[in-house]
Amino acid sequence: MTAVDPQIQVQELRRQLQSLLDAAKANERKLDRFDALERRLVAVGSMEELVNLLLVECRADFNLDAAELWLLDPDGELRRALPSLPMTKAPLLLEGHGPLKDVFGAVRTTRLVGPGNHEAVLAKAFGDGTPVRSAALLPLIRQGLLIGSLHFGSRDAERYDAGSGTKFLDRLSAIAAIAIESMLNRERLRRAGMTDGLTGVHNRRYFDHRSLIEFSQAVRHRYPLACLFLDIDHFKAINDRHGHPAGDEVLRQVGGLIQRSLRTGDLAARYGGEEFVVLLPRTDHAGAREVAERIRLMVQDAPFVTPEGGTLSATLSAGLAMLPAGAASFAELLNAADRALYEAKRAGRNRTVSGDAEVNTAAS
Ligand SMILES: Nc1nc2c(ncn2[C@@H]2O[C@H](COP(=O)(O)OP(=O)(O)OP(=O)(O)O)[C@@H](O)[C@H]2O)c(=O)[nH]1
Repeated sequence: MTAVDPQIQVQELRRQLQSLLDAAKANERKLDRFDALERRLVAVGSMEELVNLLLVECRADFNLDAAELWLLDPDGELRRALPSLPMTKAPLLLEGHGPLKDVFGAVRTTRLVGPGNHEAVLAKAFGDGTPVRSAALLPLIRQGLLIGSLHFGSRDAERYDAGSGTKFLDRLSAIAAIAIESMLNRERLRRAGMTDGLTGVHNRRYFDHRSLIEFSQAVRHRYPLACLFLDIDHFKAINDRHGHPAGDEVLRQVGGLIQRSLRTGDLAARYGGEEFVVLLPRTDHAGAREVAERIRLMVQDAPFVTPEGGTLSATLSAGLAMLPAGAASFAELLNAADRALYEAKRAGRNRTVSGDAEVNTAAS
């Protein structure tokens, strides 16, 4: 047996110590990064900020080649909400659990996949032909339910190997799930606060807020702003004859018809009981009258379905006004549209009357 040179032994020990120190430092840096990310996750103020943090910043900070966020959206709630949010990279919205089952199977814990270790899942998590060679797939679970998943991928086949610990990632997925859920709740509240519960169009509160912005923009940029007041005719009689639930149904369907007749940028709101208000920025008198008539005729021709399955018909009257040149306040426009509506009612209903009283599109 040959004796090992003590100097070589010391060198070897030094090398081992240095590599332990390096590993400890790398772990500390990793911990700091995760720590900073967690702090930011719990402090985000909006859905777009949260998505950006998980998909764009994480990707850069953790030197990833791909990052994906999947969110379950069976009712289409997110599908309706997200397009209005400015996002660099959007999450993938899932109608059902199928894709999550493909990725996680029956397991509800972090999955590390790579060569020789369920590699086929990579194509499911990142799409066919992905350059990702190894990945961490994090299930997002709230109250025992899978609400989505977060996928971090690397071209480096050894970045996420099956033997690595997943403690940091487990913690991150738990915090990300809480942040996502609370952001969805906040978004729901925000939308509920500006939407009329019965008709789904904006409520009066939101209209009062938005109309002032539209008014000042139209004045500043000198473009036309049209206002329509739309009021269902003899609505009291509809309630009396068919019942309040049938009246509600007519309101709901009229709200839907109005909403579908408008362009992006137009604003519709339920102003009061059976009265709707519409603001049409950058629309001249002829254009606004066309919109009012289109809505009026759609309502006139619609068979309104009652909760009992019967049908009834309804009409509405429209008052139209254009923002007067040099108007000092938005109230001037509202009042003019309101007066025009009054005229439309007085003249026999089911018609559009323009505030300048020159245009009177009486129904035939
Ligand atoms: N079903 C239902 N009815 C409502 C709602 N809000 C207000 N109403 C009813 O709408 C009716 C409005 O009646 P009026 O203001 O007399 O107007 P009208 O019968 O439509 O007559 P004109 O506007 O003059 O054509 C009232 O009977 C209210 O009770 C609602 O959310 N649902």
